[in-house]
Amino acid sequence: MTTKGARQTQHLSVETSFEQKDSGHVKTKYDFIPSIGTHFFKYGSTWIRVERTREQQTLDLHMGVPWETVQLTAFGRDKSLYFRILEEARHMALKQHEGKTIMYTAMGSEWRPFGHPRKKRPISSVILDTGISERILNDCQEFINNPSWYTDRGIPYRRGYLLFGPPGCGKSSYITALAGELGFAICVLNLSERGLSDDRLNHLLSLAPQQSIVLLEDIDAAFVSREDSEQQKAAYQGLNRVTFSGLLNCLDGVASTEARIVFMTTNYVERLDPALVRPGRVDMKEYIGWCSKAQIEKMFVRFYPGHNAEINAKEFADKVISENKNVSPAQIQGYFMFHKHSHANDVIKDYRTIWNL
Ligand SMILES: Nc1ncnc2c1ncn2[C@@H]1O[C@H](COP(=O)(O)OP(=O)(O)OP(=O)(O)O)[C@@H](O)[C@H]1O
Repeated sequence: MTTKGARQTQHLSVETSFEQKDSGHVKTKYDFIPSIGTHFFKYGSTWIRVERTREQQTLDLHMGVPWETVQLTAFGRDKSLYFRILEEARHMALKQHEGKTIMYTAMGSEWRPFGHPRKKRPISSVILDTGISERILNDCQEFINNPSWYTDRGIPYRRGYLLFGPPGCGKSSYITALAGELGFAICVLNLSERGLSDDRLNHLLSLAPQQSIVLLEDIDAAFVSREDSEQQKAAYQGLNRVTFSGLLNCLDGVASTEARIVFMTTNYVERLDPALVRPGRVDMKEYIGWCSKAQIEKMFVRFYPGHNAEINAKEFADKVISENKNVSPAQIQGYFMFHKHSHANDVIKDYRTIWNL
């Protein structure tokens, strides 16, 4: 079996199979990823030769690493052996990501994992106003669990969501937590990125990894608006940028047999063109706004659980709301972090300083 032109990320899975030594399934002399050259290991009762070679002339332009070939050779006619090795490797690789959320970012025309997979954020830790979290989660689950409803009716199997509202109210945090809850990865795409053309966007959207949420953040910031000056427009001339019509087409074109979920976020919903948010492109819109009394209470109880938590939370929330000033969950969180070791009574007493932090 040869994995030709396999890049670092792809043959990781083959390499992980060597580590099975410890589990007793695969007996191999390797404790680590085999170095360049020829090696042997025993898989069940079969000896396998591994040849790992590195191309001298070609580099993966995105990662800057040389392309490599890993060739496994064994005596006999049993080809299923190789499939078993790959399948085991796949399982092990997936296991490594259990309980974690993988973030992808666009590199060239491909999606690449960005940083290490993150520990899933519990969805209950993002406190939205009553019912919003459940509504979005139920809608996503309904969508994921009913592909035939779409195919039977000839409707593209995709769903678009728009979360809008002021900064620091939990849009990004909620989407990350939701991905964790659904067992999906997140593909983050910045539409304002220079060099992102309509073609590249189209390519990326249609090739997003299976079981992932595509996240287009600050969707309003991506386009030079009609009111912008000629000078500003000129500054962008000649640069590859996503056009508005290009984005509309890409969103329409994102059809796949896999559930395709696109989330968009904005602080300025009023700046969005109605064409972008029409049903089919955006199927569900939710306002994620300033803290309500119920949200403040829940956040308080989360941070200061224990005796009298609910009574204290109510008192605190009443005071904050009575000020009649907007407050975001990020501000409340910042205030609670400042009072990490304070007694609940002091947290309640000092509440006015929330707006000074
Ligand atoms: N509803 C919430 N519940 C719990 N924590 C929250 C909530 N909203 C915000 N936070 C906290 O505030 C910080 C910022 O939140 P987040 O980035 O999700 O806000 P956002 O609405 O996406 O902001 P922006 O519009 O600026 O991107 C995070 O650390 C998050 O934990």
